[in-house]
Amino acid sequence: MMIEVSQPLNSDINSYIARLRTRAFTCRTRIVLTDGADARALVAARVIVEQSAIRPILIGQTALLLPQLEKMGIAREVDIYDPEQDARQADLVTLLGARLEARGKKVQSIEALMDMANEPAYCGMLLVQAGIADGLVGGAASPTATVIRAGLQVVGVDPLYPIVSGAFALLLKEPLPAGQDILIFSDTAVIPNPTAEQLTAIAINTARTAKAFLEEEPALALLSFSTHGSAEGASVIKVRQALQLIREQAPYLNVDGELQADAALIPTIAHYKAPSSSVQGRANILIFPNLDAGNIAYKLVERICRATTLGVIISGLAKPINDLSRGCTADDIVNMMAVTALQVEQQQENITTSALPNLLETVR
Ligand SMILES: CC(C)(COP(=O)(O)OP(=O)(O)OC[C@H]1O[C@@H](n2cnc3c(N)ncnc32)[C@H](O)[C@@H]1OP(=O)(O)O)[C@@H](O)C(=O)NCCC(=O)NCCS
Ligand SMILES: CC(=O)OP(=O)(O)O
Repeated sequence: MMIEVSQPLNSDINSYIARLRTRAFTCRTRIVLTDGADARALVAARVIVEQSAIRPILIGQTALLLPQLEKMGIAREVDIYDPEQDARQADLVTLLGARLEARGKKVQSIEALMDMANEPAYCGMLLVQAGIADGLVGGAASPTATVIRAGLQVVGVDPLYPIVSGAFALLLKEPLPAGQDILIFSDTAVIPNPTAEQLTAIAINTARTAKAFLEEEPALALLSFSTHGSAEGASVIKVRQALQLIREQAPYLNVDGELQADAALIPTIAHYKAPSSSVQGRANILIFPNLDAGNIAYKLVERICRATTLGVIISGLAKPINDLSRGCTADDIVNMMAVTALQVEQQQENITTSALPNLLETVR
């Protein structure tokens, strides 16, 4: 695959990414890249070992990967996990069997189980579940569904936030009129047609997870083709129900809906269309009514506005697991390894201190 050249960034976004990387690059974590043989993963691994304390683990065939790492001069700093060769694979197969059994899943035969454990997404999740890796970045060369399905089966859901969804942060070249230059879009990756209850979970979880990369207080807009009753329809009713549930379950959040995108993002239009809106055209987290809207919208903004993306940032799994678009650049992989390293550090801090997550402080 051709490696895309990263977009030139504006200075605010440049310094934002520099802050994110500076903080993350001191984390002594082990991050597995499931598509280890992908050319972009190799470039990203080189940046990571040259600039950070993060240790990449590449899944792939040793015979293919080792010569390339040697040529790049980074063979000692990068671990290769070759499921067909590694002595630890037998334990991972046993672990997979136990995880599937615990979920009430039957596997036809030991051969089928071994094949499954050899698949890069499953193998990566097993490395994290077994404690051989601290976090995972998948999806550079495989569809999101493959990554999420393996995550659900092996790592499982976060017991406190058990609905899995995926967000992208869009780093804009030009700020919007109210100053937002980072917008979080969700769900862009997981739930095709969320119910009102799932939309509620997507909004609350995204606001929580966004603390890792949003340097201001979340202001959520539940998007629709209607603004405060200007139109009607089943999806509009769903969005209104979600708004009510979010206000009940997370009264601390600044959230409004249903809003059209212009009323969510542009103060003058909000003033005209939704004068009572608590968000007032200053939304920085956009919650989409379904996956079609969320996935199409993020890709349009990324490609037409030449925005840099951070994602897919997954909420709802029990461990720091994230995904990529297959259209990602090597730089995108580096950034997602940084986000994952911060999540690992945060999770470890939470375990030792039981403190509330506030990754906002860690990227400042
Ligand atoms: C995420 C996805 C892969 C799950 O598919 P699946 O494995 O077929 O899921 P199933 O519906 O069979 O559910 C499997 C299990 O996962 C659970 N699950 C599925 N989606 C979940 C979610 N979003 N959050 C939490 N649990 C979920 C189910 O409850 C089920 O649990 P159980 O085994 O205890 O009953 C599927 O929803 C999907 O393909 N989404 C679209 C992804 C995509 O193509 N994105 C494109 C753009 S990035
Ligand atoms: C998140 C997403 O859309 O991934 P991909 O581009 O790989 O389908």
